Amino acid sequence: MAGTPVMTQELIETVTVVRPGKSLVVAIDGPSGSGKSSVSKEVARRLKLAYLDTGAMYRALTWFCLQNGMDLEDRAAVEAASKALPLEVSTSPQEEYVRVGGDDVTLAIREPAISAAVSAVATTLGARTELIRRQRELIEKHHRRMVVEGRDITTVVAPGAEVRMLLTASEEARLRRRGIQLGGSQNAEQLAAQVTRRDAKDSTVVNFTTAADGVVTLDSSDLDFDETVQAALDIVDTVINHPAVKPSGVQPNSVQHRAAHGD
Ligand SMILES: Nc1ncnc2c1ncn2[C@@H]1O[C@H](COP(=O)(O)OP(=O)(O)OP(=O)(O)O)[C@@H](O)[C@H]1O
Ligand SMILES: Nc1ccn([C@H]2C[C@H](O)[C@@H](COP(=O)(O)O)O2)c(=O)n1
Repeated sequence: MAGTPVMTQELIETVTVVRPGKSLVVAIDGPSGSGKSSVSKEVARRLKLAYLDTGAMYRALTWFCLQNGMDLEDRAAVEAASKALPLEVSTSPQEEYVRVGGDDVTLAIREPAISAAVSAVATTLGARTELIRRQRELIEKHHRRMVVEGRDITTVVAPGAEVRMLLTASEEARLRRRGIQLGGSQNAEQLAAQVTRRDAKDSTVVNFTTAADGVVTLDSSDLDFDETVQAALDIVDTVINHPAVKPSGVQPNSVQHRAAHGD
C-alpha cells in the first residue's frame, strides 16, 4: 500500500521468537492514523506471529454492502450482510490481501469512499458481534499466536491477550501521516473527515482513546516508524520476559511508554 515504510537494514534482520510453543496474542488498539496497521505488521513479522487487521474486515463488509446497493443505515440489512459476507483476509504479515467472494478488494477497501462510509457499518452492533466472532475464530485457528489490531481488541475481542497496547499519536501527527500516506491527494477538510470525524463516530461504540486497566500506552507522536516498532517490541519483551518490571512511567491503572530509549 502507498506509504508503507521501508525498513532499515537493522530492523529487517532481527527476528525473535517469544514464548515458543505457547500462546502470545499481542492486542493493539488506537485511533486512525496512529500507525496500528504498519507497526503491528512489522511487530508480527519480527516476532514470527500471525497478523490480523480487523479494520480491513469492517472495510470489506462496507464494500460488500455498497456493492449490493444496500442502505448502510438499515441496521438489520447490514447485520444480515455481515453473516453472509464471503470474506477471506490475510493472516500473514508478509502478504496483504482481502477477498470478498471472487473479488480481490485489497486496494478498493482503502479508497476514501470506503473510509467515509465504514463508520456506519462499524457502529452496527449486530455486525460487530459477527465480525468479533470471526476474529476470535481466526485467533484460535492460529493457536493464539497473533498480533491483532483494531479499536476493541484489548477490551472486547481479546481482553485476555498476553500483551495489550494502546498506540496513540497527536491529532496533528496522525493527520500529517495520513496526508503523506495518501500522496498529498486529500485537502485538510478531506483528511479531517477520514481521521478526526471518523474517530468521533467510531468512538460512540468503542473506547480506543484511553487505555483500559493493564493496557500499555505507546505514544508515537515524537517517534519515527522504526522507533515506534522498537518501542512496541520493548513493551512485548518487558511484559512477557520481565513481568515484575513495568514499562517506564507506571501509572495506577495503565502504564505509559513514551519512547524506547528514555523518559
Ligand atoms: N511512528 C511513525 N512515524 C511516522 N509515520 C508513521 C509512524 N507510524 C506509522 N506511520 C505511517 O503513518 C501512516 C498511517 O499508518 P497506519 O496506516 O499504520 O495507521 P492506522 O492506525 O492503521 O490507521 P487506520 O486505523 O486509519 O487504518 C502510514 O503511512 C505509516 O507508514
Ligand atoms: N476492531 C475494529 C477495527 C476497526 N473498526 C472500525 C473503525 C474504522 O472506522 C473502520 C476501519 O478501520 P481502519 O482500517 O481504519 O483501522 O473500522 C472497529 O470499529 N473495530
